[in-house]
Amino acid sequence: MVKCSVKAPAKINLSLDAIRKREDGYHEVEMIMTTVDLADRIDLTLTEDGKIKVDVSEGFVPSDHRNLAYQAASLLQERYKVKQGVSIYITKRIPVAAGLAGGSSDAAATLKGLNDLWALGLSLDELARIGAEIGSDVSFCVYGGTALATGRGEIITHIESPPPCWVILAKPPIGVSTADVYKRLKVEEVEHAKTEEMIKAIKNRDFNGICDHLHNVLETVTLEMHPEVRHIKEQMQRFGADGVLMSGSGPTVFGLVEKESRLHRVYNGLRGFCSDVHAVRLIRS
Ligand SMILES: C[C@](O)(CO)[C@H](O)COP(=O)(O)OP(=O)(O)OC[C@H]1O[C@@H](n2ccc(N)nc2=O)[C@H](O)[C@@H]1O
Ligand SMILES: Nc1ncnc2c1ncn2[C@@H]1O[C@H](COP(=O)(O)OP(=O)(O)OP(=O)(O)O)[C@@H](O)[C@H]1O
Repeated sequence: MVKCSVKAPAKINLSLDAIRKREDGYHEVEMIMTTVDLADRIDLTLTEDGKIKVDVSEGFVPSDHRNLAYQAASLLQERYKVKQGVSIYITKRIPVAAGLAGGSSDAAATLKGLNDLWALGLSLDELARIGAEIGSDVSFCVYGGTALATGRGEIITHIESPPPCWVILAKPPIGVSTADVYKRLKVEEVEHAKTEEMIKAIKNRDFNGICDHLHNVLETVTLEMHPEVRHIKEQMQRFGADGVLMSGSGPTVFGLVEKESRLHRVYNGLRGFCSDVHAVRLIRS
C-alpha cells in the first residue's frame, strides 16, 4: 500500500475543569471530550526521497514543521528509522484555532495512517502515547469517541457515548491561542465543574442532565477577551438550543439540540449573523 486517506474528526469539550497549575507550566485538568462528525481529510502518499511534505487546502495554516501532521510524521519517521518519506495533503473542514482540536486531530490521523502505511504495528495506546509528545489533545484524538481526559489532557479513560443529539457549532471570525487563555486563567478562583455528575448523566443517557452540567472554566477568560463569544452564546440560547457552551479555549460555541424540528431554527438564526456555522452529530464510539 502506498497511499491512504484518513478522517480527522473535531472534538468538543462537554466539560473542562482545571485543578491546579503544575510545575511544568501545564494545568492539571479533568475534561469530558467527545468527537463530532465534522472532519478534515488527510491523504497520505509514500515517497522514496525520505522527505516529509505537507500541503493544506487553507492558505493560512502552516505547511512546514509547525504543522502538527508534519510533526506526527517526523516523530514516527525518526523513532522507527523509516527510510521512506510521505506527502501529506490536508483538506481542512474544521475551523482553525477554534477550540475544536483541528490540528491535534490531523496529527492523530497522520499517526494512524502512517502506522498502517509504514507497517509499524503500533497499538492505539502506543500511538496515543506518541501523540502526547505533540500536544495534550492528540492522545484523545487517536482514540476518538467519548472520554474523560486527565493529567494535562493525555490520560484517557473511555466512557460510553452520550445519547444521540445534534450539535450546532458557531465560530466568530477570530482565532484564540490556547496558551494565552491558560496563562490568564486564575485557577485558584475558578468555579469547578461537576465532572462526576456529567459522567453519571452520560451513563444514564440523561440528555437534560448533560445540558445542566455543561461547564468550561476557560470560558470566563475567553469571554472577557472576546465579547463576540458571549454574543454567540446568548443568541444560541435565544434561538432555543437545549445546552450551550464554549469548546476548549474557544472561540467556537456549541449548542446541543435534541429535536431535529428545533435544529433548523437554531442553525438559521445563527447563520443570520455568523458565517462559520455547522450542524453536526456526535460520533458514537
Ligand atoms: C483547551 C484544550 O483544547 C481542551 O481540549 C486542551 O487543553 C489544549 O490542548 P492542546 O491544544 O493540544 O494544547 P498543547 O499544545 O498541549 O498546549 C498549548 C499550551 O496550553 C497550555 N496548556 C495546555 C494544556 C494544559 N492541560 N494546560 C496548559 O496550561 C500550555 O501553556 C501549553 O503550552
Ligand atoms: N494541521 C493543522 N491544522 C490547523 N492548524 C494547525 C495545524 N497544524 C498546526 N496548526 C497551527 O495550530 C494553531 C491552532 O490550530 P488548531 O485548529 O489546532 O486549534 P484548536 O482547535 O484551538 O486546537 P485545540 O482545541 O487542541 O486547542 C493554528 O493557528 C495553526 O497555526
